[in-house]
Amino acid sequence: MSAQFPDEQNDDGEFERQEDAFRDWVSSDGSTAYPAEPGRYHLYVSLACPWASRTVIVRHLLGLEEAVGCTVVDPIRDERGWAFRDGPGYSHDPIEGFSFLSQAYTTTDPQFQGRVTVPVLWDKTTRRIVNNSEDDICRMFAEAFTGLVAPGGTLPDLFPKEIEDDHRKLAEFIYSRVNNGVYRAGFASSQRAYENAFRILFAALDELDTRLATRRYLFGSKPVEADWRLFCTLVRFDAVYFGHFKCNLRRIFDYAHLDGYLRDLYQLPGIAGTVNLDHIKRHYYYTHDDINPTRIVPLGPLLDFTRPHGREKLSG
Ligand SMILES: N[C@@H](CCC(=O)N[C@@H](CS)C(=O)NCC(=O)O)C(=O)O
Repeated sequence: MSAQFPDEQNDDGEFERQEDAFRDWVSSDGSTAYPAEPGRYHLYVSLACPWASRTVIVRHLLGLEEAVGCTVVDPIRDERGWAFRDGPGYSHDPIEGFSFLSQAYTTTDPQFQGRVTVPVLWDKTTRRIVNNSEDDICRMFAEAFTGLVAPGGTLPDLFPKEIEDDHRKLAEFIYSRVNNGVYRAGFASSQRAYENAFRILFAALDELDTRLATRRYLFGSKPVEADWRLFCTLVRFDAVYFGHFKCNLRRIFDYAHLDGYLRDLYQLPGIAGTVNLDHIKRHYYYTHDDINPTRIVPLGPLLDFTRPHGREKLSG
């Protein structure tokens, strides 16, 4: 039996995600080769992808839509990898005219051998990938790019200094057990690896549900980066991870607090526009043909993220 990404499986059938290949840094103080300049950098993303979606959300929250362009790939990925085509919610590449995202990787490094992933932060000036780690890109947007925003409203503080350590720990917990946890269940190639990932995932969701019983967001009254990290998995959960990745102990809909929390975040200004359930469902069910060989995309479930969430009363 073959695994979805055979090079990223260990002998116990566990999915071990590859490291991000490009980790250069954009700065606003001249300390790196990539200065923050409006219009210079471009994001290549898939709206199906939870990692890429986080960069799209952070770009929106920090008001960077004018300063940093963005192109969405076709959600259907075949053996040639992510492709630029015109379709509903995705388009050809207006920057370099690439047909495939792999061209951005080989233009940057002709020897690149790894798996081509989104998101990519592309530098139009040097014509290379600066960074393909969503954590780094979100951090750079918050640290180096904020000077590029037109003066006006106040920007959210997504990485508050006063909770730095606890925030980092919780973000790591969410990454390993929830964001990557669903992949560890879905891409497991042994029963034992699947069951182990499944248990860790649902124990983490139970813990987060309890945490959110008394606080509106993970750290109180305002969402921070970790909330958006969690959101990107929760919003895909009932439509994809529950069935396709066999994460089916409970739906998010069944949780007393995570359910309203998900809707609360979804209903914040501009967020619904970053969520494309058509791209999400078609990508996972069609692209992972080791898991879903018929490539049939389910029609359900019915999801309504616009229902009242009732969490305003939890102020902190
Ligand atoms: N950079 C992310 C991973 C990004 C990633 O894996 N993106 C997926 C989409 S969700 C991708 O591009 N996969 C390429 C493929 O499916 O071949 C991380 O380190 O966790």
